[in-house]
Amino acid sequence: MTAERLARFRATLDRRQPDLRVLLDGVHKPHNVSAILRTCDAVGVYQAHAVWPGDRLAVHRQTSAGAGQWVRMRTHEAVGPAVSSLQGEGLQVYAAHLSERAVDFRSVDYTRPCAVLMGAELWGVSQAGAAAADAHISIPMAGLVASLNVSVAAAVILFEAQRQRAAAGLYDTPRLDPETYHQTLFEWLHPRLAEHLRARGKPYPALDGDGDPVRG
Ligand SMILES: C[S@@+](CC[C@H](N)C(=O)[O-])C[C@H]1O[C@@H](n2cnc3c(N)ncnc32)[C@H](O)[C@@H]1O
Repeated sequence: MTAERLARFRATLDRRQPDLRVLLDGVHKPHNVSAILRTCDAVGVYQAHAVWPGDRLAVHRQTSAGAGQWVRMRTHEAVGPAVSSLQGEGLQVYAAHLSERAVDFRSVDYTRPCAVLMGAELWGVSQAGAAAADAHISIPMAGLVASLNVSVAAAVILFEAQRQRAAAGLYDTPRLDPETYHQTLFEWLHPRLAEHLRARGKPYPALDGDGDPVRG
């Protein structure tokens, strides 16, 4: 284990934002999902969500530069229950949706616990997603093309969230609870051992100062 690798993992986890999420409403192209996860990693999103019934969501390795590994992804069968579950955790859900009720994306407060709902490439945010969201936000468009690529729109919005959160000091102290922090650090440092222990229902041991598991 190199000290540098451990320090980088710790510095990353120190800035993860458990209450800034992304919810993908039927976004299905692997290169878009991957590009969004890469932005999530850069902004410090700890967990992303995707409405994706059935199979595992495909992530495009080259576009994500491995970000799929560092951002937790939870899939949901339908958008309604996904939005309700986020709201149940106390998050505001902002749908990136060019509707009549949409407000400028810079006018909402991303320092509150919140999730940004992104719509599918062809048909946008679903009716159920739009109805369930707490607010609609839009990025002003002054050209001839009606909308941005979904991964570009996600990046624009998430970096506004990052700007507001940095100004509010939300990156200055670790925000993950200690158990989640330890579990994630353990999985990043020792992915195979973590998988082995999970499969046997065993807890992860403590880590020593070098990031090595403490033998019990
Ligand atoms: C290519 S757009 C979908 C366009 C689709 N034809 C529609 O009517 O919504 C894919 C997603 O990117 C996001 N998006 C793209 N441009 C946006 C903008 N200017 N403001 C807010 N969200 C945008 C939205 O979440 C949208 O559902």
